[in-house]
Amino acid sequence: MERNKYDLELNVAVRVVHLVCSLCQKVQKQLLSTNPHQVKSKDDDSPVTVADWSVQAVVSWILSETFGRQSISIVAEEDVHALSKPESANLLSMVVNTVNECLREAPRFGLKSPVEVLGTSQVLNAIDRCKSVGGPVGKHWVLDPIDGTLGFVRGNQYAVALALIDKGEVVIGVLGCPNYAMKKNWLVNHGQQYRVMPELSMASPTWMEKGCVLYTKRGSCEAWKQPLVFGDTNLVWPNSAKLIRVSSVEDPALATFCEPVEEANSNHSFTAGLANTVGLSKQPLRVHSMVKYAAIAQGDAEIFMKFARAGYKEKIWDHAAGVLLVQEAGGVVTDAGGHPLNFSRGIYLEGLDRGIVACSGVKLHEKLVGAVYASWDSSNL
Ligand SMILES: Nc1ncnc2c1ncn2[C@@H]1O[C@H](COP(=O)(O)O)[C@@H](OP(=O)(O)O)[C@H]1O
Ligand SMILES: [Mg+2]
Repeated sequence: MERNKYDLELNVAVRVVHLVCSLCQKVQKQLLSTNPHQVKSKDDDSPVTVADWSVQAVVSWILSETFGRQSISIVAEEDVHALSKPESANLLSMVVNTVNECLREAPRFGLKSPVEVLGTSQVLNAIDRCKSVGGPVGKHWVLDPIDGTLGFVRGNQYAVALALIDKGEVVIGVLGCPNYAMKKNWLVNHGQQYRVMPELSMASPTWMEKGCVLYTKRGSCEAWKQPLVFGDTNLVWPNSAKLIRVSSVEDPALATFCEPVEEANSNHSFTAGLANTVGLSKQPLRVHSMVKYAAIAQGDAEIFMKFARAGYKEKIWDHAAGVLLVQEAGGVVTDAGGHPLNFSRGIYLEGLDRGIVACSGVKLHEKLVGAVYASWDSSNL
């Protein structure tokens, strides 16, 4: 790959993820302290909040202004259906306010603000513009505005995930993790304590600092981490960027394995069986969202496994950014049959064999994929 290819796209993507992480932090704080009405249910009963739509609108607006509204293709999780209903008028006006408040801050992040405040229809258009279905041809931005919405509404872990797919391959991955503790002891702190963290971190003692953006470019063999910027500070590149790398732990007894919090999203008893077979002795670390990929990419955990129920189709926005980050930081990600994930076939990871296995190194990965072969037939999946 040419050395500077995708540099502009990566630079804008990192900046916009920083910008919307600050939006998310504000909304999460409000949500926890006051306003349960900001949470809606989608048709599949999963929650969606003012932040999901606002992040999508902001990212869509910035990318469209930077790369051209006519030519850009964005695949993203949210649509305007629920937001456009008459009973959602209050929510819609909150989204419009949140978007404008956030875009006013864009220059602090080196991005352009709109000349005039965006009206309701412009905000709805920005959200609605993200209806691309991806595929093997051309470039597609892939956005999960809030991955792990359940974690977000519970005051816990969530992520903003932005990736660029070019000719079916993920070429850029950016993950904003606003509640990721910057010190290695995040594993101890990952639970409900986040509910009180926003208040306590105002004083910002270093052991409590949290929030980062991870980013990488395909083929660079490098992944980077920047801290979130706080208060009225400007984002000044390279913003204390540090190289991150996967863990070198190869002994299963010392490895930490992550999986979804929700049993509905991944079969915990099947992964417990695999863990037992390969000799993982620590308790699984159950964390919401793509923060699991972030933990592996920066060496805080070694394994992520997800085995959804039969018939569930994984979506590209739930994996694209995280998979590239783990790979470029030195790790291995495949489906449970050991095949690479295919991001070229539309919004779903079509052809995915059973589940996803992400590891910090080849040896752990081989053991786990081998264990899936050995135990699949006796499982009920
Ligand atoms: N039945 C199911 N099985 C597997 N994954 C599911 C699921 N229902 C929803 N998901 C996906 O799992 C994501 C959360 O991941 P995790 O469980 O690892 O925290 C959700 O992302 P959103 O929160 O963006 O909707 C959603 O895309
Ligand atoms: Mg998601």
